[in-house]
Amino acid sequence: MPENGAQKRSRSFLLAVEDQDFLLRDEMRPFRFGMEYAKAEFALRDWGVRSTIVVFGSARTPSPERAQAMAEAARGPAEKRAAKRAAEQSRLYEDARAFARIVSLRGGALAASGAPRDNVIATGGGPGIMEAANRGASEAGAPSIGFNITLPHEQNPNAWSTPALTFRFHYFAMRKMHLAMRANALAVFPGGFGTFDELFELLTLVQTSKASPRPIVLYGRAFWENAVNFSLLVEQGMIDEHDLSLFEIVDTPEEAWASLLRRGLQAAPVATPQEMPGMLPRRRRPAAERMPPPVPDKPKRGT
Ligand SMILES: Nc1ncnc2c1ncn2[C@@H]1O[C@H](COP(=O)(O)O)[C@@H](O)[C@H]1O
Repeated sequence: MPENGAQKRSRSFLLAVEDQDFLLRDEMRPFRFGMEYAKAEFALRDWGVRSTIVVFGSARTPSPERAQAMAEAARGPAEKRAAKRAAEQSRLYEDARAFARIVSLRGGALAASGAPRDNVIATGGGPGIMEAANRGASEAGAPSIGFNITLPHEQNPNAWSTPALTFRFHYFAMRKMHLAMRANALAVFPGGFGTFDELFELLTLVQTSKASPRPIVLYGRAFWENAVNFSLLVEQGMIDEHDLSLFEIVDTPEEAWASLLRRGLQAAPVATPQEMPGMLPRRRRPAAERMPPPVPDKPKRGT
């Protein structure tokens, strides 16, 4: 039977995308960029994700299991010191996990079938604090998002984000846009360059009114008050006094949740278990299920 027009168009599109050299040409960058936007957008729509609460924080914060393993393996004084620090830092992992559980249970991620999901936990999909937050959401039976990034050193998304909502971006910029665009609120745990970059980008967007105001909590007073001298920025006229009210520093998961509500977060009513057909099994994904389908994310030429 001869092909109709639609079939011909579809076949020539398939030929184009099968041809890696064609897709990877520099001139095709805007289309690759756009496809990264669309891929995540469609999946989030299919899952009814209307809004998110984004958790940022260090990729290096160890889980309690990892800290325990380090303690057991520690021999010399240096290893013992590292194990002690890991045990202290793993408390932040546990706090991020507890916070994500609270958000998922009370925020609206467990919406009844067909209803939009609000305040769904979203992270960078990597290890450390990101893993803790995806894990907490999973333990609440809720979906959660991992906006992961492909990096030159091989790394996989963590095992706890919902597989269909785990994306591997090539473009940092597109990933950041997806992280920001549905965020009802932000919780920022202690971290390094990546965390600071994400926090200050969001603060800049809100400060300049390029993004609407939204509740932001910085988790861990001892860390944030030492890491950033916000008062100096005011004293030196680098920011206005009222810019300090763009965020609040908190010290417990419950305090973080209360701060978000006080600052205007709308939490959806809690569904009863019978109303939660969206509830997901609580389990760590086996390795074979962890990798999302490949996207054309490794252009050889340029970025
Ligand atoms: N390995 C990573 N996978 C995904 N996202 C990552 C990874 N490393 C950093 N990020 C992003 O940046 C912050 C954490 O950076 P730190 O320098 O460790 O603070 C995290 O929120 C991710 O979105």
